[in-house]
Parts: sequence; C-alpha cells; structure tokens
Amino acid sequence: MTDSVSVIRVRDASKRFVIRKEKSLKERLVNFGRSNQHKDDFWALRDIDLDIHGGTTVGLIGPNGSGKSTLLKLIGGILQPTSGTVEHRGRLAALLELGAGFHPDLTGRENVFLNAAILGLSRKQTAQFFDAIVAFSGIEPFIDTQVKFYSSGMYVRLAFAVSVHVDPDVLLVDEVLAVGDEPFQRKCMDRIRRFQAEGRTIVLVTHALDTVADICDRAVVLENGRIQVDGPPVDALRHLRADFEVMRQEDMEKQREAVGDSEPPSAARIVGVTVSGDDGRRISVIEPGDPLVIDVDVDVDGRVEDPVLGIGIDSPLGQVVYGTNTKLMGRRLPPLSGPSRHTFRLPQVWLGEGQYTVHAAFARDGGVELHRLPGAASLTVHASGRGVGFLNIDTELLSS
Ligand SMILES: Nc1ncnc2c1ncn2[C@@H]1O[C@H](COP(=O)(O)OP(=O)(O)OP(=O)(O)O)[C@@H](O)[C@H]1O
Repeated sequence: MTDSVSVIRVRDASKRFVIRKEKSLKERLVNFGRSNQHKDDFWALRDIDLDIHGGTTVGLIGPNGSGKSTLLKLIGGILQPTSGTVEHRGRLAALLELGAGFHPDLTGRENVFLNAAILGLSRKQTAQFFDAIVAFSGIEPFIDTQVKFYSSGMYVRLAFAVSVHVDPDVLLVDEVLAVGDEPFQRKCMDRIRRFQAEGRTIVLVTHALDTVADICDRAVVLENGRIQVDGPPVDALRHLRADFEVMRQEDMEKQREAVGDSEPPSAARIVGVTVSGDDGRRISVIEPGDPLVIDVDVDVDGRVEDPVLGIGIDSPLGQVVYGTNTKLMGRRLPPLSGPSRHTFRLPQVWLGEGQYTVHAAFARDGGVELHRLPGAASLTVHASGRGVGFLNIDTELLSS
C-alpha cells in the first residue's frame, strides 16, 4: 500500500466559521426589533497547502484552538473548505470528536453496522469482523446497550475498534484516544504501529508531543489557522515548544500583573534565579551532559535560623523532573538574614530534548515553605533526536 504519491492533497484551503454572539441588553434596546445576535466571521484555517504521502504518519500539533481538528475534519470530508480544495484517495476511517459517527439511540451493535456501512462495508463484510471489533473494544457486556449510556472511554473503545477493522488506507485520529484508560491507549498505539508497518497512512492530532517524536515521520505545526512549520518532528517540536515557552512567560507576566502588589510582603523571599554555564555566562540552551550552575538570591527580612533551600527542574506540565534541597544534600545552611546568594552546581545534566523550567524554594527545616518561585528560569535542551523523554541516554545496539 506504500506509495510515494499524495494520498491527501490540500490546496489553498481556508475555513471560515460564522460565530453568533448574543447582544448585550443595551445593544438589544438600541437595535429594538432586530436580531438579538451579532454575526462574526472567524477564519479557523487560512491558505493551507498540504500533501501527505502514502505510508507516512503525520502529526498535526499546535496550541488549543489553532485549527488542528478543523483541518482533520476537512481531510475527513466532515467539513467542507470555504475556499480551496481537499482530496483524498483510498478508504478513509476517521476517529474524530467523541461520539461523532455514532447515533445515541442505537445500541453499540447497531452503531458498528451503521459505521461500517458509512465506511463502505457491506453487512456481510461487517458481520465477518464483528466479533473481532467487539473483542478489541473490550466492551462486550454493553454491546446491546444504547450508546447514549456509554462512558466516553467506552465510546472511544468501540469507535477505534471499528475504524481499525474496516481495512482503511488512511486513518485519521483526533485527540480522543486520550480518554481511553492506559491499557487501551497502549493497545491503540500497538495497532497504530502495526498500521505503519503495513504501509497505511495515519494523520494524528495530539497534544502528546513525545508521541509525535516517537511515531511520526513528519509534524505540522498550526498556529492561528496557519501552518508555521512542516517538517521533521524534531524541528517542529522545537519550534512549538519555544512558542509555548513565550506563551508561558506572557501568561506568568499577566498573572503577576493581576496579583500586583496585593501579595503580602513575605519575611523571606527568593528574589532571583539565574542559570549559567561553568564560565559564569548566563545560558538558556544546553546539550545533554552539560553542567549547569543555578544561583538563587534570597532576601530575609529578620532572621531564619534553620533555612533549607531547594532547586528543581520541571517539565512544561509542571512535573518535577529533578529536584533537590540542602537538607537532602546533607548540607546545613547558616542562619540567614538580609540578602544572600546560594549557588548550586549540577555537574552533568542528562536531560532529553525539550523545554524545561527551573524552580527554587525556601523553607524552614521541618517547617512550612516560606517561598517558592516556579518557572524562575527557562531551559531548553537540544539533543541528538536519538531518543524521546526526559532523559538523554546514549543507548547502543549490541546485537541485532
Ligand atoms: N463549528 C464551529 N463553529 C464555530 N467555530 C468553530 C467551529 N469549530 C471550530 N471552531 C473554532 O475554530 C478554531 C479552531 O478550532 P479547532 O477545534 O480546529 O482547534 P484545535 O487546534 O483542534 O484546538 P484544541 O487543541 O483545543 O482541540 C477555534 O477557535 C474554534 O472555536
């Protein structure tokens, strides 16, 4: 089934939605007698050109509302472009938003037949696959229940089972898989890998960026309805993570402004965190194995007798990837008062490719945390692209 020609071809496609907004009471009075709604045009996609070749796996990534699902729906023929063209070749199965393609009043069994018929299978063909579909979905006890009573996970289980059993040439998958439990998600990933090995084409919308690095041949970054990057996942992810970091900083700035000076002055504060290399120069990008020097400036109004100072490196979702503090290190700090600087040196930081932030925290030994500065500095790790995840390990293949 693998071929090098386009199985999906999007040419100069744009999609406009008309958004209706309720008018305010004042506007209603002024426009008495006329409609109570505003109509606004909104371009969810602009000038999209995309060729997807047979046998490839492409990830569509980008911030919330950037147009990923809309593009997937255009490819799947669920939506029509306002201008431009979208073509595809071969049988196409789509796993789009929850419940799409299912009729709520029909049972799981009836929906399997309905869905398969929409995808072009005869009743006889569907009957052949039926047991395999139900077995894969793992929801046999509920197969004769109306799907409106299904949980979101049960919906997705059945929908995914149908889409992978109808022998599609192209599989479109939106984020929905994320609602399945872990064992089911793993089963789906195994099936997706099998599809890849069989040379089928897969287009995936996801926020799981490591999944994109792991399974996609190519990634397309959408922002504000336009393609920003289209290329190898490592490049696309680097671009997107850098943009996310800008958004995070803007968001922090807004939060700080919103809180303003209303925050009560604390007796002990971390006033600054800087990250540098061994030569003392400030850095924000490192390679795996590089050393890192983290300076933490603290200001204590009064005196803290038994201070404990900690630092850590967090993932973009705020998960602590690494953390330590003076107590864990078996070091005792002297009582602190006034401003002071404390320097931590991490000799070799074997982090994997990605965007991280550095936090610092200050506490009393055995007592409450006095101050924490999350996202105090940002850190980008550029790795070789030979692995995914938080760690960088130079794995070798000893035998094959
Ligand atoms: N049927 C619709 N009517 C009006 N606006 C819509 C419609 N569908 C999508 N939009 C708007 O189009 C924009 C893109 O939506 P889309 O669902 O494609 O984004 P996305 O990148 O998939 O986002 P997310 O990551 O949050 O799922 C959003 O601003 C959304 O509000």
